[in-house]
Amino acid sequence: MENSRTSNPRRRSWTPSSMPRTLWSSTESPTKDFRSNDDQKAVNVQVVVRCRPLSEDEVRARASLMISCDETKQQVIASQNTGNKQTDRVFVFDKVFGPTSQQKELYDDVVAPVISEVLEGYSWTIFAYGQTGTGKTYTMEGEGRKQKNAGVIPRAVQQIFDVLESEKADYSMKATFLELYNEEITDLLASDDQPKRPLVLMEDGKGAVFVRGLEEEIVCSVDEIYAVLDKGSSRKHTAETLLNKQSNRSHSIFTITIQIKEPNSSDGSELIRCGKLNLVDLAGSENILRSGAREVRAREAGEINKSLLTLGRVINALADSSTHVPYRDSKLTRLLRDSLGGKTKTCIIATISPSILSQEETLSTLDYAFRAKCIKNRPEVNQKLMKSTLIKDLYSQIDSLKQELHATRQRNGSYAAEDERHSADALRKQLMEIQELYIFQQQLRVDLEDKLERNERELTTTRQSLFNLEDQYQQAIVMCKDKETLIFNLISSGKELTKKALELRSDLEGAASDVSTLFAKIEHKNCLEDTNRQHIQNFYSQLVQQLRELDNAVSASATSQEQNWKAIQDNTQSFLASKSKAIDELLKQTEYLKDLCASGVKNLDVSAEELYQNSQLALSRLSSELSAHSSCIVDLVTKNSSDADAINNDLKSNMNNLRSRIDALIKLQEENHARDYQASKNISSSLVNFFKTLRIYISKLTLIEEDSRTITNQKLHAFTTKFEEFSLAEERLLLEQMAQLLANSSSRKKKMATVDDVLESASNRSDKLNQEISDMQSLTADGEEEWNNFIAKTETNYVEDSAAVEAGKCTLEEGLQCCMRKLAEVSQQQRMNEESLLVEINKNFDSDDSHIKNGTSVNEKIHARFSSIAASLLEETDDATKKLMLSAENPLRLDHEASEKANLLSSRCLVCTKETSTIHSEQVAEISRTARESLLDDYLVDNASCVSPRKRNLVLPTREEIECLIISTLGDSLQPDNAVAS
Ligand SMILES: Nc1ncnc2c1ncn2[C@@H]1O[C@H](COP(=O)(O)OP(=O)(O)OP(=O)(O)O)[C@@H](O)[C@H]1O
Repeated sequence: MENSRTSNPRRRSWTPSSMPRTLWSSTESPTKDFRSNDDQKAVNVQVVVRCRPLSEDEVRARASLMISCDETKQQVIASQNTGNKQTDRVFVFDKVFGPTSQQKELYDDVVAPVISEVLEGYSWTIFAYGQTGTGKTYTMEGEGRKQKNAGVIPRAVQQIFDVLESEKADYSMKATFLELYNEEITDLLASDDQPKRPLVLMEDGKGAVFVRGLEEEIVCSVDEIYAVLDKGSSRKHTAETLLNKQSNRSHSIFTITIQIKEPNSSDGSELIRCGKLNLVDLAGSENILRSGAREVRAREAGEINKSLLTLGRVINALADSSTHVPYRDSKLTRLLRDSLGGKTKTCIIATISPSILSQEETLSTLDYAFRAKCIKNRPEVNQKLMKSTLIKDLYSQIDSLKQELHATRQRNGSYAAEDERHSADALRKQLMEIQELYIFQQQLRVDLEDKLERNERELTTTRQSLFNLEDQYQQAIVMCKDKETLIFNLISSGKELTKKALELRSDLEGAASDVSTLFAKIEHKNCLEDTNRQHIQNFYSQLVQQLRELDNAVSASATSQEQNWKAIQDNTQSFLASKSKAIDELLKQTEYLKDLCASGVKNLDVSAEELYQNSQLALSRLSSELSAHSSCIVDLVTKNSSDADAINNDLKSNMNNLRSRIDALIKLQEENHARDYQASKNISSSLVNFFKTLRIYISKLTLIEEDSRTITNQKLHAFTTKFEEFSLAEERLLLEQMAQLLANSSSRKKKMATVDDVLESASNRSDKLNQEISDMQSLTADGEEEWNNFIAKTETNYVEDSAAVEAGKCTLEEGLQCCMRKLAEVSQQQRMNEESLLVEINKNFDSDDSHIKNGTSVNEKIHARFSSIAASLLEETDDATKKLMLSAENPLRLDHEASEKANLLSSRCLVCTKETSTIHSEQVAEISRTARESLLDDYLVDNASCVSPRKRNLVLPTREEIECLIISTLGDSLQPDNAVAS
């Protein structure tokens, strides 16, 4: 078979432009409508059940049976175990095929009659429905073509060709094969050189669904159709699951369209009869857990279950005669729309497993199949076409194709590359199709709006007339009820009368029989007295008279009764006639209204569907826009959050930096403080030492002073005593030694030198003391200098620390300002983003305002949060800086105070020392001076008082001599060092 589209003249793409719509339309054809009244009758969907034998796996698992099939009663009995109870559910179908049934049986019983109807011009759909692995494909396709296991499709194809050939019919046949996989329609017969793309499902505005671009393969023989089947089947999506080794993962529809030329009609026109057969092999519903489907398989199973669920809902809605049938919820139900409640006849083959393992699925299948029995289709014989019309259609199509080709060639130049031309052709075609579709949609919309308006108007008037009719109907009902009571009363009185008359008659009859018995007795005896005879005759005549009267009364009452009856009958008949007339009228009006309503509802349905489609489109557009907006918002929010994160991170890192700097600063401060503390401690200890030394010196000096005073006192006392003794002795010796004194003046001069030595040693001691004091002064000066150095160092440290703190503060402030700047930038950016987003969103979708407001409020909240964090950070940093400053200032202040105190102390010490030393030296000098002077004065006084009486004989010693004497007498006792040593 040739694959190329151009090289195969028999193949044709089924697009709206090329589709012979007249083939399916009931209004467009110029030919007469061949529908008979019978055709318009509703027929139920035919439902047959086929139960397969237990599979090898089920046998291996020793699964028990839960299904038994009664083929004669067409029943399927499903046994259910609920708790310990076994309940049987019985389902009755059009046909039932048990596990032992053969392919041929099913075909002959179910499909063969269908094929006959297809060849008569009907459209039929046969579809297999059931759980996965229950034999749908086995039933539809079978195993092998010409063997006993061949399924419905090959047998049907064979039968069609057999019939056509046996009838020597003039026919043409086309086949399409499509697959619905994951809600996408693909052409299983598409040429290999064409890209595999999903096809679009469309409606032609009259409710008919068609697949745009689905290729029709023209077939002329059984082998060709088998080749087409093989090609399509090999492309179907199948996979192995736990429940089926070759499980269909898609729904497939194989369609055969047959056009048969009818024998020439009386007017000589050639008519074409058209039959159509859709053979549907549905993918099986499956329990994902049981089939073990994973990933792709699970998604497939999900899609399969979804579309089958919609099919189930459509079946339910149709079975319940619901006004809304959810055909549009899946492509499968849209494709099968005409077969479920439409004009196509339908046969459902429900396949089940007998095993208890599939109990739930089997019961569900049986329930659906049972409900599907209630679906009613209104099949119509497809319109017959005039051959001339068909040929005209084809010619016009060829012409338009030629024109297209010519136009394309002219536009592209005949030398354009073949590929380019092809793609340009395809593009142009698509464009034209889209344009056509657009115009068609526009037209449809306008039409629909018109229709809707008209329908609304009609509906209002219909409603009004319906109300009137309802009123009339109510009145008629009331009248009917009145008349019914009247009739009932009449009938009951008539019945009463008849009853009484009958009783009377029976009494009379009894009496007559008595009389006749009497007569018989009289005659029989024949010997009764003559007197009595007369009497009896009288009695008899009386009786006869009475009887006659009674008869008359009865006949009168019967006549009156008859008259009554007649009157009643007349009344009833006239009433019934009027009533039936009124009812007829009502029925007619109701029928008319019903039709009106049905057409109105249909139109409304169509409009609603269109509106639904439009709204779906709008909804999808809106939802896509919404999703775009929401993704945009999500992006923004993500961006914002990432910005916020970045800022957070920045802040955190800045904080960390600040913290580490503060830590370093604190460490530095601590070190400085430790250092200062150590220095202060050192200085304090040296000061303490210094003061200790001072105190020792002072105590030493005090001791020296006391000692020297005591010694001086003792010596003075000793001197006084000695001097008195000496004076007395000298008074005695003075005279004797006067001469010797004079003679020894030179030696006394020497003794005067010793006094000088004493003075010299005293001055030496005082020098030493001065030296000590100067040492102490220098020590104090050193201490002062050291203290000043310490203060200077501390001040430098303080300045350095302040500078470091200042630098830290500056860095902190810089970091914070940087953060603030970043924050401001981010918020600015954010605000810009928000504004741009706001503009965009306002432009596109007003309802997103709330989202944006939310976003803005969130951003503002974030911004406010950031600002508060920044403010608190600033505050914290300020606090920390202040604390640092305070903690830095405190030790310095303390140090300063300590140094001031130390200074004060040292200065006081110095003053004290100076004072002490001055006092000491002055005291010493004073003591020595006083001692010397008093000694001298005493001496001089004594000398004067002693000497005066003998002044002429004595040579008085000079002042210098006396001083020398004193010093020599006092000796070394005036030496401070000696005093200390002692
Ligand atoms: N009536 C039957 N008699 C004998 N074997 C059968 C019968 N029905 C089904 N089988 C066997 O059961 C197995 C599964 O059948 P089939 O592939 O037709 O199931 P299915 O319903 O099409 O499954 P899926 O929905 O997964 O495609 C096949 O091996 C087939 O040969």
